[in-house]
Amino acid sequence: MSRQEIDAEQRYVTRLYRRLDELRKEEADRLAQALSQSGTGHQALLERDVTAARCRERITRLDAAENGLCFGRLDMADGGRRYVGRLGMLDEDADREPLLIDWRAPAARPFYTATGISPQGVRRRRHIRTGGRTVTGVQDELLAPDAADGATGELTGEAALLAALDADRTGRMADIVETIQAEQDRVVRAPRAGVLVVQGGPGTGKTAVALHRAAYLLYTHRERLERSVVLLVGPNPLFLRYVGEVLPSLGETSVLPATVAELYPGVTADGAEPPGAAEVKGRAVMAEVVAAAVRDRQEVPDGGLEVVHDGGTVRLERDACRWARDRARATGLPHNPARPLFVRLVTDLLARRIAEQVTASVLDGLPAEETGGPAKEPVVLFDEDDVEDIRRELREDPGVRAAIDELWPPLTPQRLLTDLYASPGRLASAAPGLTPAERALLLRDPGSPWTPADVPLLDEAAELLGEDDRAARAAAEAEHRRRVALAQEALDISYGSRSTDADCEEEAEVLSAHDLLDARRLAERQREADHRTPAERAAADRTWAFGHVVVDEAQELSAMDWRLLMRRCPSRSMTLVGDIAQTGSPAGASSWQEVLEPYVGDRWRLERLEVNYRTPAEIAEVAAGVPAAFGVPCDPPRAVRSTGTRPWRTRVAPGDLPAALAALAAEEAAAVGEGRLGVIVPAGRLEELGRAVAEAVPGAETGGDARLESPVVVLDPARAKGLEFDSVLVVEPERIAADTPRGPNDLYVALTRATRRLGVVHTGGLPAVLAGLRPRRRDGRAGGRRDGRADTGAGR
Ligand SMILES: Nc1ncnc2c1ncn2[C@@H]1O[C@H](COP(=O)(O)OP(=O)(O)OP(=O)(O)O)[C@@H](O)[C@H]1O
Repeated sequence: MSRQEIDAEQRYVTRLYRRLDELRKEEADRLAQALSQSGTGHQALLERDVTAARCRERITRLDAAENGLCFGRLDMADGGRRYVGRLGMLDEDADREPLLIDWRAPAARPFYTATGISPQGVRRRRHIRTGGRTVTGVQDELLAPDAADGATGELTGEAALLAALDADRTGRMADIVETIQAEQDRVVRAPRAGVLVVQGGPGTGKTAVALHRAAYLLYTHRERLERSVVLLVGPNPLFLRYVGEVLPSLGETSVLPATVAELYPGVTADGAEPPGAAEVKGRAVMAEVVAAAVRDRQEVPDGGLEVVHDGGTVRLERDACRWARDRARATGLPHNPARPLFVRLVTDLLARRIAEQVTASVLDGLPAEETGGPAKEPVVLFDEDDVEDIRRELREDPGVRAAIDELWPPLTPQRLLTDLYASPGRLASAAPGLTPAERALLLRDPGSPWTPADVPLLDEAAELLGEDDRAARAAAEAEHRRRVALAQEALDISYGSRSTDADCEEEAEVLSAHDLLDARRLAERQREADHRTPAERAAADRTWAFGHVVVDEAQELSAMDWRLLMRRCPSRSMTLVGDIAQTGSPAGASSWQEVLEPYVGDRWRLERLEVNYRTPAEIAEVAAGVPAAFGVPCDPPRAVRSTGTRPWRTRVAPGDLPAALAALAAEEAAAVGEGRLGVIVPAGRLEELGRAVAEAVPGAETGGDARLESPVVVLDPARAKGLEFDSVLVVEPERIAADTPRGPNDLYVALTRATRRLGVVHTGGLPAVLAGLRPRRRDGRAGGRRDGRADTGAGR
């Protein structure tokens, strides 16, 4: 590209940055002005907060656009020209003509989808590379069908794409806004409504697409989604950290990233449990188990209810207790809100029973002619007021309250599950469909930490138990009355200190608070504003209805996880991305239809991604054999590039594994230079092998708390899900495949994490599909380029 072309682009890009700076300054001024507003009323404070929040959001978006502000240009066949970048900007000096088009705007779409065969009015597509604010290069594609050097292949902006794929990994996922491919763009811009499933093999860009779709939806439906928030669900905190910078780098903050385990506010579910227990807890039948556990707490004792009150014993027989329970259940209310009715009915029955007993005993002591008879009215010793007095006494009697609580106790979800897990009897009653061995997996001591698989059960219980919020409402009302009283006091003081000097007309003219406000309004104005962002409020609210839910690695979720997520998204506006062939969790999905059927029937759309951008052909070919060898249905994606570096294997003596692995890790870390190395080991050997590697490679880290920016990270397959590294060492593949019922999928995941180089280290046997790997040469080389960089253009 000629120097003049680059200079011309530099002039334009400089102008864009000038405009960006102006917009930033305008927004900063607007923010300063909003914050300096002197109004003190509730309304004024609210308006100030809203304006300030909007300004901050816009400043965040402007700041996020700093890197790679403009990355493309479309020259249209009609002579028009469009610059495409991270946000839209208008030219204030030229009739608000677009200076830069946001990548998400419809006018930018041909940048991603125009081809030689379908040029969409585009003559030339130009990729503009920048470093900071400096243009460092441009690449053109001509889109006329007959153009030599034209864009007739399936890739858009091929050179820019391959450069991005071949770059060193940093431990954090980057956005792909400059090189989104046509098949991905179709998913990114799909309509918001309904459930969209994106199925694609490893490395097809599902995560990238899901995140860019969230950014697209926030841009297109900003008003609605910024208020209601987009929920982004990932399989574990490590993964969420890995992808955590993508949306902020696109200027989007109204997103709540969370694992399902984090979606029950107030509970930290970081306990561990055997995979078998998690699998049982994830089954759909657990919804019935929780419901049965709640019903079991609404008891009708065989012998009825017996209470001691005021020195005497009162009994309610079984039928009376059942009648009260059935009446309370018939309200259709959840357990806790229905409880007051049950308590009232039982108290009432008890009060009447006492009245009857007292009457009977009094009558027993009277002569027969005074106790009524066929010709006389029955003797009535208690009128309704007397019965009400007894009811009140019963309510105030702690012994009676405790006895009624036994029959229908106030319950929190935590209490319900703790009691259930602690009692073989309760479990047998609530879960007759589970085998004794499965029930035994659920048994545990009270006080044990909550696990991720408990969270959907707690959520289920919360729905069925509900909250008796009378106390909370009463407290809120009392607080309001307290504020009004305080406000009244303030107004009285203001009134008391008013000017009483009849001669001082000027002062008498001045209006004081007491002239303008009554106490109720003043109290209202002083109410504390909620300064949390919508995402923060959503995080703290179990009943929040998200505007859109994106689920990554969706195949990992259990049936119970899905019930929780569907509750969080009543609109069913969802994007679910995953790969059935990568399901690792024993409770995870085997078919999308099975997962979605209970919620949307067959009203969901499927998109497939078929190009593998991550793993080069040499690695993809080896990995693709794994699902097939283990009978897992799979349609492996086509690798987009080839590096010429073939994966290798090496066998070491069992006792030498830690030391040998440490040495290999050190060599691989050196081979990838500034890139990253992932070492994926069987879960049971994580600590031991992680320690060995850390001793040999400075900065190496292990497990779920590892910093992904570290040069070397040692992980088990479950934690490696969704991540990628320049080079990967897979250790003991046979054991990984055998470790869990879905071990073969775990092995498939492990083998597909590398962008450049793959080595397999084993002590014993090797799955047959890996037996054909080239042995590692003594000099550490396995053929091909040492660094594993792509031979651009090959392998397609
Ligand atoms: N259009 C693109 N331009 C540049 N890089 C891309 C593009 N599409 C995908 N990639 C890169 O390919 C790699 C794989 O993408 P991603 O992690 O989204 O795949 P995935 O389908 O979620 O994989 P897996 O299922 O294995 O976790 C990432 O580094 C991503 O940035």
